[in-house]
Amino acid sequence: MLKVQHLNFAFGHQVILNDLSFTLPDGSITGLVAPNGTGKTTLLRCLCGLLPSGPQVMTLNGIDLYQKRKAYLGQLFFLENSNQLYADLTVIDHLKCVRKMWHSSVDLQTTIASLGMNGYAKKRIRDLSLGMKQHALLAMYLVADAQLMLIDEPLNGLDPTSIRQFERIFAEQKAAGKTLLVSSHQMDSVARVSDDVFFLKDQKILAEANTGQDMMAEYGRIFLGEQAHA
Ligand SMILES: Nc1ncnc2c1ncn2[C@@H]1O[C@H](COP(=O)(O)OP(=O)(O)OP(=O)(O)O)[C@@H](O)[C@H]1O
Repeated sequence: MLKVQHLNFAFGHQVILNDLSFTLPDGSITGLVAPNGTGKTTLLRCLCGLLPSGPQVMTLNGIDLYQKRKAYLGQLFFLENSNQLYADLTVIDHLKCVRKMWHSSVDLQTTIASLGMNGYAKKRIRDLSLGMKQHALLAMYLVADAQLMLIDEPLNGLDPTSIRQFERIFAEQKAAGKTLLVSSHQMDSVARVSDDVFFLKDQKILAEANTGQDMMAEYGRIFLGEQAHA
């Protein structure tokens, strides 16, 4: 379980996150939704210590980020986007590296097959399309096998078949007890996979349980000031 208490973050005078407190239980998927430039990526960076938050703000399974940084970070995986992959290395090079660093026993070939990546697992990243790189990135999450998966806009550039494939994999990870925080602009997909949705607005989180409501209408109501239809 990730527990966050009184998280604040600002870039200089620009406050991005104001006194956020929340928990993410094991075996759950939380959607993270907000317009461009609101602070979704900033929040994800804070949760893994890439941006400073201060002591006694975040614990992962009872381990404090600031007191036991290595033990905290060993329980999560976050790679912001496919631009951070090494262009000259192959997909399988990346997977081998993650498997070693996260002390994982996940089988690489099974992961590659589950994502339909057999045809390009030995290709260099520079020779892949955006969607293929997104698959490689998700494969790294699966190989890391970490408790907490912080995933930033994983559906960008994906075709509808791949979106369904990713959603199925998210559901499998949840069923295996993993904790997923997934930012996305695809409200239909957020509605399909999330248990709860965090709408980030005015530096705060508005948390909503997903009870089958129209998430696009919720987005319109929260961010665009649209009235709900009867
Ligand atoms: N390194 C930085 N220095 C200063 N300001 C930054 C920095 N990184 C981001 N910001 C600002 O923080 C705000 C939030 O950015 P962030 O990338 O977290 O938004 P986001 O919600 O992930 O957006 P998007 O949906 O476009 O990816 C923006 O106003 C951005 O300009």
